[in-house]
Amino acid sequence: MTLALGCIADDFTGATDLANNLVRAGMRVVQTIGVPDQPVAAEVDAIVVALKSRTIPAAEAVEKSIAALRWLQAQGAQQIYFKYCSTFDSTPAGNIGPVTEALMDALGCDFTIATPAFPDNGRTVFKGYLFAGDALLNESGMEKHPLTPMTDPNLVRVMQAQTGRKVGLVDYRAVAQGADAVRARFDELRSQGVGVAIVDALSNEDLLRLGPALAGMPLVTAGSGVAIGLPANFGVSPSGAASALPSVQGRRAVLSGSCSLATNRQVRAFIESGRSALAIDPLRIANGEDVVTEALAWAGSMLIDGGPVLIYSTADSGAVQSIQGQLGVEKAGALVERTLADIARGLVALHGVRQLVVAGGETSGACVQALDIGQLQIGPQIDPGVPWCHAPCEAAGDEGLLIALKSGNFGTDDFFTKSFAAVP
Ligand SMILES: Nc1ncnc2c1ncn2[C@@H]1O[C@H](COP(=O)(O)OP(=O)(O)OP(=O)(O)O)[C@@H](O)[C@H]1O
Ligand SMILES: O=C(O)[C@@H](O)C(=O)CO
Repeated sequence: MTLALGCIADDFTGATDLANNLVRAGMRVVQTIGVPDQPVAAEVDAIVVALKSRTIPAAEAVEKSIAALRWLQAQGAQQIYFKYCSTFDSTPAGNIGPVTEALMDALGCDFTIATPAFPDNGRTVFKGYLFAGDALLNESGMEKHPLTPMTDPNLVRVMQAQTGRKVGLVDYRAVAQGADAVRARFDELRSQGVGVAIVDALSNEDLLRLGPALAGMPLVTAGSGVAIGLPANFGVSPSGAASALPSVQGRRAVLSGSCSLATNRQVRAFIESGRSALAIDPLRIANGEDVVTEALAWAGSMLIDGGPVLIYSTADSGAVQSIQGQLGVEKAGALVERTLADIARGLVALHGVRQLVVAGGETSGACVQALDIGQLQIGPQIDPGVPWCHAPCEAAGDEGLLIALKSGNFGTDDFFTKSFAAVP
């Protein structure tokens, strides 16, 4: 197998987001859950190793990322892509800086880029400043993120606080002039001792112009946007065939543990459409009540018509803060994740669910692990950043499972119904 791209993603939904952009640009892609202990059997152009390393201690994130790198190198990867969030989720302790630096050291590489730009989802970088939609990052709500509050929109400063390498900027003027101008700017920055260049990008056209300048660079670090410009470097062009998935028939369900604004709107829209939905109360879980058995009994009766049904812990920020105040942030998160993960397993193993949407990065991680899914084949996009995937899954029997992992802030308001209309 000739593996063009070996990718390391710092969370599970972010990994499918990256894989989705590569598939749309024509690559055949497999996403693995963690570092596999054997080679991927399928003939693919890219492998995305999904880690849960965004908010763990930096030393652990480095260790896991290096393990992923070594495995990808053993598969023959020609270029390494470190994928992080399009809102650059990190703290001065990491993990974007420390992981980037460790990968550079391990690859013997003295220069790389960093850009979270993802214009399809409103993330743009201008003069090194990151915007989410019309707002600067630090005015977008991300400044209140419980784990990685982003209070500075200037990515040169943010990255410089996380790395010993000198950080510089390739600004929009160089990007607008095309790959030769970008390469010239890379050379200029290198001669000034810069090791990491933040790159501006305002549109997909910018990312497509940037792509050729990255050919041969051992390490690229970015959100998922930069991926649209890389497949052409390997002679790959867009084709519907890359996103073909096996068809799987069965019942349909949505599990939502994300409390983002977008997911709150999506839950409301699903309920308002008159479909069946069940709310999970974290305090009842904490009181030791058997919420999993109750939810599965409810789903058993509601799924008679095939679904989709929705089971959710999604709540607005006031309600979440109140729960967290009573249980503690970590305990509340862990209890809810475990409960939704056990429900995911029951829905598939007991109730014949074969088309499953999961909302939230941490929630997706817990559900995928409970379903003992080791790898995902990436299919067609539902909304930017969210594709349908096919997973071999023992609990689902021979045909496996169709699953979509939705990042908290992605998707239109009707995502939970429109996903099933878009099943491949
Ligand atoms: N009602 C609730 N009260 C307190 N915590 C909750 C509640 N519902 C969910 N949680 C927890 O909140 C966290 C949500 O994180 P998750 O990563 O799943 O969603 P997200 O942050 O919106 O998604 P993403 O990381 O993709 O942006 C999980 O740990 C989940 O268990
Ligand atoms: O880049 C993004 O915004 C997403 O893929 C993600 O990583 C959300 O957690």
